[in-house]
Amino acid sequence: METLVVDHPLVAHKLTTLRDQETDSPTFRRLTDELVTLLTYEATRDIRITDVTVRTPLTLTSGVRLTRPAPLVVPILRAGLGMLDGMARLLPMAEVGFVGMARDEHTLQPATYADRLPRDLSGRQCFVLDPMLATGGTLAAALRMLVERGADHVTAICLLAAPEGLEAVREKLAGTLDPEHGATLRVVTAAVDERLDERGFILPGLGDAGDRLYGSL
Ligand SMILES: O=P(O)(O)OC[C@H]1O[C@H](OP(=O)(O)OP(=O)(O)O)[C@H](O)[C@@H]1O
Ligand SMILES: O=c1cc[nH]c(=O)[nH]1
Ligand SMILES: [Mg+2]
Repeated sequence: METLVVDHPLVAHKLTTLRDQETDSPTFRRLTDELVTLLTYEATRDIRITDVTVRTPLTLTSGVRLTRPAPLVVPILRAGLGMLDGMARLLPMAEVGFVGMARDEHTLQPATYADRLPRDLSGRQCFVLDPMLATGGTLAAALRMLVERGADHVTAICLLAAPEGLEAVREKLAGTLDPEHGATLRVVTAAVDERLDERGFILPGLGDAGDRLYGSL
């Protein structure tokens, strides 16, 4: 599983403000939206395209269009919803499937409470949106749901990832990562942070992304 850290001063600038505990919720939402658009630009570098011919006002020329079926974007509720508009801005033709998962704060295990995904994902490029890849339990469970339905090319876009979580996702999905027979899985993120704390939070991190976007429940 490849990890791409998007190294760009605008990404670093926006991420720094997201980390700041003084950043209020409206600003946090706006910056998340902007950051996701920048990450999407990199995450879609190998999006499938088809050659086409187009008629300009002067002549015929060759170009490309996104291949059908359209990509599927999957925000993981709740916090992933804060990333949807920033991605849809660049991929307005994408279809959207939803997965709801909440991590138990004691066991750190994810529980799935919503599944609104197409039954058959064969031949479909998928993009999973979740701001935080902490222990990796949530992302691994979501990736497994997609791969079990036939997805063979999945890119996860995260604002932050922990090294332990990246390793855990790699281990949990080891059987599906064989490039000859399995799915291609990638993580695109603005930063890989230092480590997890004893409560499974990313350090230095930005706190609880869902709470900062939508308020504590
Ligand atoms: O890598 P993990 O250890 O599984 O943790 C990451 C998950 O935790 C957060 O969601 P949370 O469970 O807080 O739900 P929320 O989005 O509703 O706040 C975050 O948005 C990820 O989905
Ligand atoms: O640091 C973390 C870990 C899990 N979920 C979050 O929102 N933040
Ligand atoms: Mg949360």
